[in-house]
Amino acid sequence: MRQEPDQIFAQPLAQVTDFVFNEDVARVFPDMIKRSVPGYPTIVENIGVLAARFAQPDSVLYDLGCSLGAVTQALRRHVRSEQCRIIAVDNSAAMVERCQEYLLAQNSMFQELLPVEVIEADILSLQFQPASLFALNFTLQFISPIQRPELLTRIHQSLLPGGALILSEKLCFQDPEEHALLTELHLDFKRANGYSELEIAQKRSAIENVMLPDSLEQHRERLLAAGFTKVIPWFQCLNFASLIALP
Ligand SMILES: C[S@@+](CC[C@H](N)C(=O)[O-])C[C@H]1O[C@@H](n2cnc3c(N)ncnc32)[C@H](O)[C@@H]1O
Ligand SMILES: O=C(O)C(=O)C[C@]1(C(=O)O)C=C[C@@H](O)C=C1
Repeated sequence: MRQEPDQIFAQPLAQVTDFVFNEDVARVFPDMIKRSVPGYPTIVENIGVLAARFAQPDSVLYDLGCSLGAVTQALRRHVRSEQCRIIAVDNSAAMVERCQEYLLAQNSMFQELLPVEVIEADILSLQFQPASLFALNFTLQFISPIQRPELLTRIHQSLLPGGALILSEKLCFQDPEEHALLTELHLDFKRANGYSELEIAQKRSAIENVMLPDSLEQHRERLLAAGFTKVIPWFQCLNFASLIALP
């Protein structure tokens, strides 16, 4: 697959419209997410490692909001349980099409990989099968806040005993000083990865209405209200974190 650098916000735009996961974004997504999310490669690889502990033989593993299937590929590298299969879901046609191409490329390089079904669907209206693992890797933040509790409740109801939800998100912080510092340090991370002030500012305008982060406390409370019994943060880099939620 040809990987292109993210230059989506590099030129001044007459009007910055809301961010969408369209063909232009799908084309540059590996570069965009690596340069925007501190710790992204570590999170993705270790979701595979964590999943290997929770995956159960003869069960489904869900990658919800799979984009190009980075998590799905990590699951296939690490999960060794017999008869598992992965269902990767995204509602962006451009992402799903490219995800399938990436997985075909992975198929051609390795043997005995877990089978994957890639579905173009809205995770808010998809019926879940009983599953030993759900991954929401930077997806929940794009779901409207009022719809988040019901989605998490449905995920909890579909989780097999001994399974887990792995939830990665950008965070906001209740303490204003902590929030300001980690936000500034995230901008420094973007600058260090070659994004200009214009790119940073235009991207911020594009995502501010469509990506609404919660605090760690909000995540914990909502997950417990959805029926999860334990919420265990396993990774944080600046204002990005990943949690394990146990049923
Ligand atoms: C930041 S990306 C996720 C990155 C990906 N999980 C990874 O690890 O590389 C968010 C993805 O969620 C998808 N998405 C957002 N809302 C969705 C919904 N309601 N149903 C399905 N997919 C959704 C978007 O199309 C996008 O591809
Ligand atoms: O917070 C930001 O500035 C981001 O760019 C974050 C983020 C994300 O967390 O998903 C937003 C959109 C892109 O998918 C890549 C990264």
